[in-house]
Amino acid sequence: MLIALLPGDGIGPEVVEQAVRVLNVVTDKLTYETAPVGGAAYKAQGHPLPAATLDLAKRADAILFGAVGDPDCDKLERHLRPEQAILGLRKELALFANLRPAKLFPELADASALRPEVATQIDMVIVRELNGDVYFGEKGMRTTAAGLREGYDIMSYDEGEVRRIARVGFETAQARNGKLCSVDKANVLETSQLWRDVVIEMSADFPDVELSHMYVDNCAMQLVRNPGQFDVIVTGNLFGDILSDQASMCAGSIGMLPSASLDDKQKGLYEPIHGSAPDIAGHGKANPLATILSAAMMLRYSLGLPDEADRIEAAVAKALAGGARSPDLGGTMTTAQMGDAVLAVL
Ligand SMILES: NC(=O)C1=CN([C@@H]2O[C@H](COP(=O)(O)OP(=O)(O)OC[C@H]3O[C@@H](n4cnc5c(N)ncnc54)[C@H](O)[C@@H]3O)[C@@H](O)[C@H]2O)C=CC1
Ligand SMILES: CC(C)CC(=O)C(=O)O
Ligand SMILES: [Mg+2]
Repeated sequence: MLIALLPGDGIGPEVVEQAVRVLNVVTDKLTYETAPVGGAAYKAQGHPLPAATLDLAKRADAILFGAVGDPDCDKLERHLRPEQAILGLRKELALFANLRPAKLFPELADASALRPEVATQIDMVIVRELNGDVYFGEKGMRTTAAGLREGYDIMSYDEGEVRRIARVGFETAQARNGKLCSVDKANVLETSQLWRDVVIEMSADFPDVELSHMYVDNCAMQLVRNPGQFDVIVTGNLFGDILSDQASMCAGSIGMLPSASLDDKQKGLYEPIHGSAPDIAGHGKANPLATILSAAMMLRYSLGLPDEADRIEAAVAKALAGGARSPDLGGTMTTAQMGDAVLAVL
């Protein structure tokens, strides 16, 4: 099976390298092709998502992605910025369902931003819509009648887009504890009012799922106050982006949260939820566990290798139990040493 390796920028290549080491221990069924993406691709080839990179992503059975983002590129025109590459991949491959599991490994209760007795309750999946919302709506700069510069990004969802992500939310809840919380801002936004109406309509098809609704501002607060109340959250692109970064810190570190971005079949792009972390890039300080856990999700969701996925997740837990700690977890181990710790268990 062919894996497209898209390491990207900053810490992306550092963490992807460790994930590949781990994959190679648990299976010999994978072959890899690497392609540039993001700022690295812009610098080498003049575009953040070159045609050959997109072609590889389309041809591959699954994609393992690091991160994109490069301060050198911040002033480029929007379509040339590194972040356009990940948005482009998500759209071109119709990866509309982003699963972001947030689970505290019990050994990390001390690393959580929450009190240990609260932190240990965290075990949820955030199902984030990934093809719509403000990231993909009409956007631009214009001048107001008063001569002021005005930026705008249109937020919109049609009911088909809501329905297909809500279905993933309901089915994810069915496969877990049967509890789904839909997060929106229906008290203010038309988009959210439609979102809520459609989710309620769909709930008739899922009588075994206990559905609740929450405004996103309250959800941000509840994630810190009482995260144990959540099992599956389904939400839009922007809210899911923000809430998952917050959930990661409740679960110990942003360096711990993996993700799967899926289409309606088996195709998937797998990446840590974090970015390219330019502040620590090149210093061996990045925690590779989010990417290693993303590789495990890839084995499970796209490649039909669930036992190998289990082995990786168990090895991460055991490495943590054995004291493996990168700086974000309060330790001193380097990126490669964290990879070594997982390999040693395997
Ligand atoms: N999917 C992607 O490729 C994403 C790309 N980005 C891009 O990444 C660049 C940096 O963005 P930021 O807002 O700084 O977010 P970030 O997630 O890269 O970093 C935020 C903070 O978390 C730390 N951090 C992140 N990952 C870590 C890891 N594995 N181990 C230890 N510490 C870690 C960083 O050092 C930084 O202090 C920007 O260009 C942004 O657009 C941001 C999020 C997602
Ligand atoms: C870099 C952005 C396009 C998205 C982001 O922050 C994310 O997907 O987590
Ligand atoms: Mg994000």
